[in-house]
Amino acid sequence: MIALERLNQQFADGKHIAFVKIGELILAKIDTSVARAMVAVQGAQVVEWQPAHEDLPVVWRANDPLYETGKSIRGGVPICWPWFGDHPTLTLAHGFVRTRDWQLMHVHTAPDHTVSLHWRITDSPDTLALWPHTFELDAIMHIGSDLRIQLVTHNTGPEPFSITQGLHTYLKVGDARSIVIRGLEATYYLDKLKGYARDYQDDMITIHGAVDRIYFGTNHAVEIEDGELDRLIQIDKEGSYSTVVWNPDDRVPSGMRPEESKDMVCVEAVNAADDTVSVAPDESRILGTRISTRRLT
Ligand SMILES: O=P(O)(O)OC[C@H]1O[C@H](O)[C@H](O)[C@@H](O)[C@@H]1O
Repeated sequence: MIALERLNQQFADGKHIAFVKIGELILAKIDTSVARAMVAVQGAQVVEWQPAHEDLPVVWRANDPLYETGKSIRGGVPICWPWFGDHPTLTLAHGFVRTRDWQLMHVHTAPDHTVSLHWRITDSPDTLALWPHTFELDAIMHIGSDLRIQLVTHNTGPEPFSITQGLHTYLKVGDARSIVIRGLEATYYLDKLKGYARDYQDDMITIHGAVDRIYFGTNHAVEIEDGELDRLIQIDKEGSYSTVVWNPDDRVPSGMRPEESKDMVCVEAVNAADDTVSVAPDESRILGTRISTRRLT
């Protein structure tokens, strides 16, 4: 309880920002005239985001997720770092920062009511045992009528290091099988479901079963056209030359029921596979995403 009281004393404003405990985890609860959101201290993970101009959430999360210490919450925007996907030897997918507590450095409310949260995690004996580099990793998120997240990697050590990483954005759609994903056509991808076979995407993406792909040469915006909810979700990216599209269909991972894959899709700003990022000593590198929506009609 001490951590919860301390966060409330330091950052809650009695109106729009409060800290609550759900299950084993502490979350920041943001409720302003422009958006509602929940962000877990563990992983600095946005778990919910709904701008005021939308009737339904834009960020998807499982209906009844587990809020457990050391386990990533199913949904939201898990931060995958310093590797994206499986590790060659450790059974620790998507790195180690999504299951560790981050420190909240600063909270700011702008005149337009956008709330900015600045989170930080640094190396510890525990992380050095998994990945032998010192670092400072900042997540800066702006929660308003759009959602912007920047992940800033700073190399505090004497040697360069390489990372892969991802802002693993789960998005809510009316029906995954009726959406159209634009912006990734005419690119090559690796198909994880076919042993990472390389293939070419000639047209817009539609979903007819499980999809798990990494698209390369894609640093531009991607759009999800969702006729059922009459909305378009735009995903802008910064510092990301690869994009993951994932819908597990009935091959759902832990924390998700098969029927729950029907109204979600992940379109993720990542640096994955060959799209690695080298960070020289004292250098900083940014991975960013911006999620915004508008009506289709
Ligand atoms: O179950 P998780 O470790 O959270 O990973 C969930 C999913 O993340 C990404 O989208 C990967 O491309 C998928 O292969 C993976 O299944």
